[in-house]
Amino acid sequence: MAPLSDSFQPFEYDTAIKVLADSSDLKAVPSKFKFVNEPTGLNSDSLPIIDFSALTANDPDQRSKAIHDVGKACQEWGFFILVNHGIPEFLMNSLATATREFFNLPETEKKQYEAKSASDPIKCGNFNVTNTSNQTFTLWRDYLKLYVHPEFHCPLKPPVLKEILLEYTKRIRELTRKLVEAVSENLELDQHYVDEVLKLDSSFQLFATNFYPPCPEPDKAIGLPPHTDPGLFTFLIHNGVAGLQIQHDGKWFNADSPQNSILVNVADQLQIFTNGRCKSVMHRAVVNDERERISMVVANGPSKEAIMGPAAPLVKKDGRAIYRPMKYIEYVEAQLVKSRVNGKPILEQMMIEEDDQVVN
Ligand SMILES: O=C(O)CCC(=O)C(=O)O
Ligand SMILES: [Fe+2]
Repeated sequence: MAPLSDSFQPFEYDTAIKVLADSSDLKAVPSKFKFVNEPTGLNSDSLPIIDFSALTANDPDQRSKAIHDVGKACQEWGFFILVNHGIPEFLMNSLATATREFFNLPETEKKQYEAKSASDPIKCGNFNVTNTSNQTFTLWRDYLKLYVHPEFHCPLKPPVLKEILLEYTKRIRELTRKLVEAVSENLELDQHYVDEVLKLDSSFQLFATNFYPPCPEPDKAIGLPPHTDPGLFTFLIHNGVAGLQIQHDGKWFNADSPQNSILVNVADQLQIFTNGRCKSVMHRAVVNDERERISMVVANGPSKEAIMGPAAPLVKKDGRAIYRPMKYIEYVEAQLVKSRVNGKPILEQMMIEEDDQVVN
């Protein structure tokens, strides 16, 4: 790891890591990427599985069981495997092919989207991180991040990407709405109240795709260090190569997905809104030495303008708010430049200690 210099920049478009991994038979991780970690995860057969079709079922018993299951998964794991979600498999496969085509474009084509600041609606490149001792390293991945709703931004190439993303992200917004309704119903929150606060019609949605080339020493580099996501729910699919791990009871678990399922995790604003009931799960992406991996991620937030604090009826029930409110877009952009690993996460910085309560 290199020491932190005054010119430290989280965003970078250097020799894209893909070129580096493609161009030679790389035997060791170059020093710039060095991050020593233990990438092994545990397997669990008790990861929650949610059957989406039961949530929309006409049978009230089936529906209320599904609502209860969603609530439980969000509170116990902050994570579940979504099946029978209704998104056609060919759409998910087309998205995987189109993102692969994007990463295969010539470097000059991709470099035009090099990120300059967190608020750029299209960002592409590599990401540098610092640890608490101010040493820096680069993540073992190339990424493309797009703001896709309420305004839609997308690179021009490959031309099919736009149409596929428009359709896929619209369907993900529909699923998000149903899941938010399920969580609200489970916590006995009034849907009108929830709609008014979250303004999901203009929900701020981010698409990210991550390309992780095979890595010669998977314990000396990391795709994405442990973090939580901004938003309400994050939806993740990948190209069939595992690598996502979630933290549960202090241990790392492999979050492998059955064919055609979607991995869903609770994100920070759902934890804040539910006054800590739902858990924004800590997760990371580890790399492997055999196969390239591509993940396609949609982070679904409330509206950019939503002031996100704990829901008033829950605060009343609990006697206090655990989090300070903050405008959603400000939270997202603070999170996007967050380039310190092992530092205090933003979510934690937003916590109100019990002694800090304002007494009226
Ligand atoms: O690629 C993965 O498995 C994790 C991606 C992720 O956590 C993210 O993009 O926020
Ligand atoms: Fe994430």
